[in-house]
Amino acid sequence: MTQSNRMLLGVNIDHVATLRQARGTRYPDPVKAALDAEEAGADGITVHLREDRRHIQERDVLLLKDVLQTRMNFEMGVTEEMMAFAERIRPAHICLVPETRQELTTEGGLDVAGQEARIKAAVERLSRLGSEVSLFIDADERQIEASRRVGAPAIELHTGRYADAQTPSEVAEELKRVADGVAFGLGQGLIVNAGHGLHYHNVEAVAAIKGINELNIGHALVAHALFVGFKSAVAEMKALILAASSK
Ligand SMILES: CC(=O)[C@@H](O)[C@H](O)COP(=O)(O)O
Ligand SMILES: NCC(=O)COP(=O)(O)O
Repeated sequence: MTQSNRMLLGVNIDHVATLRQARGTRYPDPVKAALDAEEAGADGITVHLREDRRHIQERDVLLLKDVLQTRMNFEMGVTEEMMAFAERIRPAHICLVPETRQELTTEGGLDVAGQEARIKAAVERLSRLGSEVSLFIDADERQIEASRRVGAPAIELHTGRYADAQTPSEVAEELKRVADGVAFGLGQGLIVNAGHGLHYHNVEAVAAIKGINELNIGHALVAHALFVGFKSAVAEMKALILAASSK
């Protein structure tokens, strides 16, 4: 996710695998979704190999490693098992995320400030692979400063609170929190990405924030793909992002 002039779209294919795992079938295949996403203009493919393997499996990551034309953004919890797996696949990008076994989805950002030594060691170890390591954090100055201190070149701001906001004033407040976080992160010299819970109706305001390098989007794309197909779903999202970010 190297800094670029136009905002990038990272397509998260986790929930293609969610549908497959619901029945234990061979379909739908997230690897096919990744290739379709690339054809439709995805700038990268994001996968989150969860400890409980609820969606993406090792098999998916290993195949993707061989077939992706763009680049993999590998989301992982900070565990020895995942560190060893990342060392095996050496993804271009690694995003460290918090993980709770029972959670419905990733509920908040990684507490970097509360465990700096542990995250610093993980960032150093993973950076030795040649991977660009980012930290999935809340748009909070304390966490952003800690991310810089532990040596991560990039952060991904969790937009879930913005996506979940109900009233116009809550939406505006959460959007401002993200925009302030982007500005603060850039001021710290970090590459700033964002994502979680973004969909066709809320993405434009985030894409209009100057300085975001990449948006990672998954669930809404997979849902829309049921009706229009994966390539169209990705192309529509990409068009929205490009239009909003180039105003
Ligand atoms: C870290 C993140 O935001 C994504 O990986 C997202 O978590 C994927 O979906 P689930 O959280 O539902 O696994
Ligand atoms: N890191 C966020 C991500 O990859 C996609 O999250 P979502 O769009 O599935 O909520």
